[in-house]
Amino acid sequence: MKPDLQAVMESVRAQMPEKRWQHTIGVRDTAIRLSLQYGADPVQAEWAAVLHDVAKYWPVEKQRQTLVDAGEQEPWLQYDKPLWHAPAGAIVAERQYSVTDSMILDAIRYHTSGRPGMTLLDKVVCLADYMEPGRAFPGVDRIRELAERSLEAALIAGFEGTIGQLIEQGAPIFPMTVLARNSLLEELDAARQEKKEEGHS
Ligand SMILES: Nc1ncnc2c1ncn2[C@@H]1O[C@H](COP(=O)(O)OP(=O)(O)O)[C@@H](O)[C@H]1O
Repeated sequence: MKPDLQAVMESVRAQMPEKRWQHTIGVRDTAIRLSLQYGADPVQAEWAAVLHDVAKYWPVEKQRQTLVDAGEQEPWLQYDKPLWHAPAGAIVAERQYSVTDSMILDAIRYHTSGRPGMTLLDKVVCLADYMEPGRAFPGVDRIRELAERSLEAALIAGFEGTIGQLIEQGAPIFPMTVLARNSLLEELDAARQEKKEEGHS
């Protein structure tokens, strides 16, 4: 049966404090706006945004068990706990909320870490999570400014902020975020090169 968004929203809201639900609404609105700006599907963006933090306030042991039971291949569990809710959210979106669209499931799965070769939908959801109106960390205004003209440049700034913070804390870095940044740098470079060649032709 096709899942009903209103029912899913009520269920997700019941699993988190009101403040995190307001963050979720901010991510949804921002993801829809970025989708319209950059040509992603706003319906997919809305679904991914509504579900992206569904597992965030689950007990850590439930998050861990969800990943173990699903036979996760990626080594999330070797890294810090704040990363686990993202793949756990994708698993519950599929199993409990009957989301079958792999684009939506991947956007949920990689919304915190990013990944190399991010899809347009991955980028929109991940960036919306960084810059929704409720976010107030140092550097967020620069990310919002960059997002006016480049999803990739804005995400690079977001990942660099996260990586810098982890380095300052002496915390391990889940390497997928580093690979995500490298991959976005390559994309920007290729786009610049293409523009240059167009200019010459
Ligand atoms: N590559 C990474 N390696 C380790 N921890 C990371 C990495 N990327 C993000 N994190 C952790 O995840 C946290 C992100 O949490 P937060 O933004 O609150 O979650 P959400 O993305 O669900 O809103 C960061 O503060 C950091 O502690």
